[in-house]
Amino acid sequence: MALHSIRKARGCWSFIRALHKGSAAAPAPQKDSKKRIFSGIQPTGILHLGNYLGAIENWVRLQDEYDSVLYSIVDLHSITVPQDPAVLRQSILDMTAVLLACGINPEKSILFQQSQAKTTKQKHDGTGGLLTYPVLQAADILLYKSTHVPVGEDQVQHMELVQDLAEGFNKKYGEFFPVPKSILTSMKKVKSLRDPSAKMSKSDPDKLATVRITDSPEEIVQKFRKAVTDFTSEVTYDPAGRAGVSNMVAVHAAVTGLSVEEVVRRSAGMDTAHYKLAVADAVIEKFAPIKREIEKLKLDKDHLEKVLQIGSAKAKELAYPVCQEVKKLVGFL
Ligand SMILES: Nc1ncnc2c1ncn2[C@@H]1O[C@H](COP(=O)(O)OC(=O)[C@@H](N)Cc2c[nH]c3ccccc23)[C@@H](O)[C@H]1O
Repeated sequence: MALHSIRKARGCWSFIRALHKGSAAAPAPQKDSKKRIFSGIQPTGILHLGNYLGAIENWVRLQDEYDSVLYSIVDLHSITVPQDPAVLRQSILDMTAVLLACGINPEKSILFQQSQAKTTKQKHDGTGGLLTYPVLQAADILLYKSTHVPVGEDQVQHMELVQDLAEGFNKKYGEFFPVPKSILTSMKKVKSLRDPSAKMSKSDPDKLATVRITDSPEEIVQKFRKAVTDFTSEVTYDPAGRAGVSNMVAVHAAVTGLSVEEVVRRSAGMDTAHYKLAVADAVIEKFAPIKREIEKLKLDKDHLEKVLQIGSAKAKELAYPVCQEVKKLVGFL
């Protein structure tokens, strides 16, 4: 493996990053108190580069921009396929550790386990809905009268259903639910490293397609080295014509905090074989502190359980009055 070119690239990209970030502290953002952010992630499988760049990094940023923010580990959604109970239980705690290590801060957002924040009564009211994945997702979002939902592109169809359901309810019972909007980023669809026409996915049978947050540096280098590109050796950004290389450029820009143009400009003269190593190195560097934090957090199971308990209690408290108001509007109360 070209360790030495990795080191060289690491020095170069660290320098670029330092230049880009500057040293002055950013002013504290003004929070928007009328809006409510909600999003969710399944606990099964290991968080990958697509989840991280398409959603989680955005979740972390939004904690500072909004007053009311909820993030749910959607265990109810994960049982649409068979799950071993002991493995599922562990996956929920592992995902908690991963989200905290990525920067989700329980002081700024409510991090909770979906199944623990649904009240017993609600389960009876929603029997039909709970059986249908997109309807359950709509219930998640509307239960908190959420206004904005940060997600990747694959969730947009589900969001359209949520919007239809909110509008339908409002038409029948009067303006009640805000019609929630998706928040997408430029990384809304991180592509598979083996098939740049497909999204990177937890369940891809080709292990080289998906870069997981817990992969070793050697695994990350191997995956980028084997990434499907094309026969042109130059590094350019042309998502329609050169999907593979462009996906790497976009990932590179996202993990270094540079613009796509700047990444391309700085890669002039590098062929794609070497460029793959530079991107791998930037990803390794981005994930390294998160990986260390995950390992630390996983040792403290009590802390992880407590975070979820506190979060679930807070989420329940927000859901209860909405649920009561819906019942009144519908005529149950
Ligand atoms: N290759 C990719 N590129 C960019 N973004 C991606 C990529 N792969 C995944 N994502 C995003 O990661 C988040 C979590 O994915 P899940 O599959 O667990 O996400 C899911 O399975 C949801 N149905 C969970 C859910 C349940 N209830 C909700 C309410 C609001 C929002 C989300 C939910 C998502 O934002 C997803 O879009």
